[in-house]
Amino acid sequence: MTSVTEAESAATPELGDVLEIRGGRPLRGQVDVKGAKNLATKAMVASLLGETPSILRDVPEIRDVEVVRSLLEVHGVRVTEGEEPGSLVLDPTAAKSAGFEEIDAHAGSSRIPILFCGPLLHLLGQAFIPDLGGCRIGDRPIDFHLDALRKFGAIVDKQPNGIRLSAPEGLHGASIELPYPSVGATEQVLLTAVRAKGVTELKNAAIEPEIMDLIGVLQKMGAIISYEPNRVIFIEGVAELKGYDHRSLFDRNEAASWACAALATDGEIFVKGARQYEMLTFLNVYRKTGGAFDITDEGITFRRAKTPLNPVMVETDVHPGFMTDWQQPLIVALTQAEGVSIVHETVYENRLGFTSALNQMGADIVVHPEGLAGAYRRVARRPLEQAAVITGPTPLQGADIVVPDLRGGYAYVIAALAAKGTSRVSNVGIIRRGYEKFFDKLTALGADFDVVG
Ligand SMILES: CC(=O)N[C@H]1[C@@H](OP(=O)(O)OP(=O)(O)OC[C@H]2O[C@@H](n3ccc(=O)[nH]c3=O)[C@H](O)[C@@H]2O)O[C@H](CO)[C@@H](O)[C@@H]1O
Ligand SMILES: C=C(OP(=O)(O)O)C(=O)O
Repeated sequence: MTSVTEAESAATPELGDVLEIRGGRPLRGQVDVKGAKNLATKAMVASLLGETPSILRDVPEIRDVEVVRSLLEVHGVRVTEGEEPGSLVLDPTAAKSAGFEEIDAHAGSSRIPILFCGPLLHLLGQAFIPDLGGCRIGDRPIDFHLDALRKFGAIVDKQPNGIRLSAPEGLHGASIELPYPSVGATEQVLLTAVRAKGVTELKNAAIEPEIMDLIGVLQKMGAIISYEPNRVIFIEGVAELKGYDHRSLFDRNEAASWACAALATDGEIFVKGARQYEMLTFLNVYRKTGGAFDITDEGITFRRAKTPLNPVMVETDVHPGFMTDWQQPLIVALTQAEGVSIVHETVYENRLGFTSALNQMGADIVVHPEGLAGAYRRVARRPLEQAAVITGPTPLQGADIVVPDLRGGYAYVIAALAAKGTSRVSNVGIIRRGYEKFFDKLTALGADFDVVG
C-alpha cells in the first residue's frame, strides 16, 4: 500500500493555522480568481483517461489540487508545470505500466479519490479507493456512485478503510437515473461512461457549470456526450481518448465569497476573472440584499448599494438554484441587514452549525434543524432541510473562534474582519483547501491581521 501523507501534499508554507484579526476596516481593492476547485480537480482526474498528455490552465494553488496531483503521481501520471504560469502538464503515458496501487491517501482531506474509479477500472481493471474526506457538513454517502458503477458492470467490495473495485468483463454502457442530481455522481458517470462499451443514458443529472466544463474537457479528449433537456445526458462510449488543452472555468464560489466580504465589511472588491453568466442566481440575491455590482469583460466589482442591508429569503439548491457553498459568507452579511432573513439549506443536512460562533460574536441567528414548518417553498424539499433565521442588524464583536470547514472558515474570517475589536481565528489551514493565496489577498484588500500560530 502506498501512503501519500498530508505533509507531502500540503508543503506550501503560505498559511499558518491561527490568525489574530483586528476588524472594523472595509476591504477594498482587487483579487484575482483562477480555476475552480470543483472543476480543476476533476479535469486532472480526466487526464488519466487519455493516451497522450493533457494541459490544464489556470490551475488554482489550493490543497485539493495538491492532493489530486499526488494521487495521479502515485498512479504513474507525470505532472509538471507547463510553460504558461499556473498551467500543469499531465502525462499519463506511464500510468498503465505503473500498475495497481492500493492507496492510503489523504483520508479526511478530499472527496476527489472516488472519481478515480472509472478511469482506473478502464486502465487497470481494478481500483482501491480509500475512505473520503471533504467538508463534514452531513453524512455525504457514496451510494449513488456505487450503484452507478455496478450498473456499468463493476464489482464493488466494501472494506473497512475503503472500497475495492474490479471489472473482469470490462465496463459497458448503462441506463442510470440518479435519485438526486448529485454533482459527484454525475461526474462519476461521465468519467466512467466515456470509455465504456455502448451508450449510457443518465437521467436526473447535475448540470452545474463545473459539470458542463468537464463535459467540454471530455469532448476535447474525443468523447461523444450530448446534453438533452430535463437533466438527461447521453454518452456514446469510445475506444480511445487523447489528452486535452483546457483553461479551467473560474471559481464562482471564491468570487461569491469575496462579493460577500465586500457586503459584510462595507467595502468594494473587484474580483478579476469573475463572470456574470455562471453567477446569475447569486447576483440576483446580492442585488435584493442591497448589494451592487458592475460587470465588465475582466471581472465584477462588488459593493453595498445601501446601509443597512435588506433581509432576504434564500433556499440553497442544485444549479441553477442558489448554491449551498454560497450561504455561509452570505449569512455573515445578512447579520447586517435590517429585519429577518431566512436561509433554507436543502442540499446537506448539517451545514448551519457554523452560525453558533457568529452568535458568540453578537449575531442573532436561530437554527431550526428540521426546517421551518409551513414555510413557503418553490418546490417540495428533501427531508434533510434545515433553516437559519437571522435577525439584524447586530454589531459583531471580536471573539476566539475555531474554523469548522472550508466555507464556514471563510465566513468566520470575514465576520472577524467586519467585527469591532480583535478576534483569534484558529484552524484556518482548512481554508487552503479551496482559496488560493488567501493571506496575500486579504493583505491586498487592506485587512489588518497577523499570523500568530
Ligand atoms: C468537490 C466538489 O465538487 N464539491 C462540491 C460537490 O460536492 P459533492 O459532489 O460531494 O455533492 P453532491 O452533489 O454529490 O451531494 C449533494 C447531496 O447528495 C447526497 N448524495 C450524494 C452522493 C451520493 O452517492 N449519495 C447522496 O445521498 C449528498 O449527501 C448531498 O446531500 O457538489 C456540492 C453541491 O453543489 C458542493 O457543495 C461541493 O462543493
Ligand atoms: C463542500 C465543499 O467542498 P468538498 O465537496 O470538496 O468538501 C465546498 O467547496 O464548499
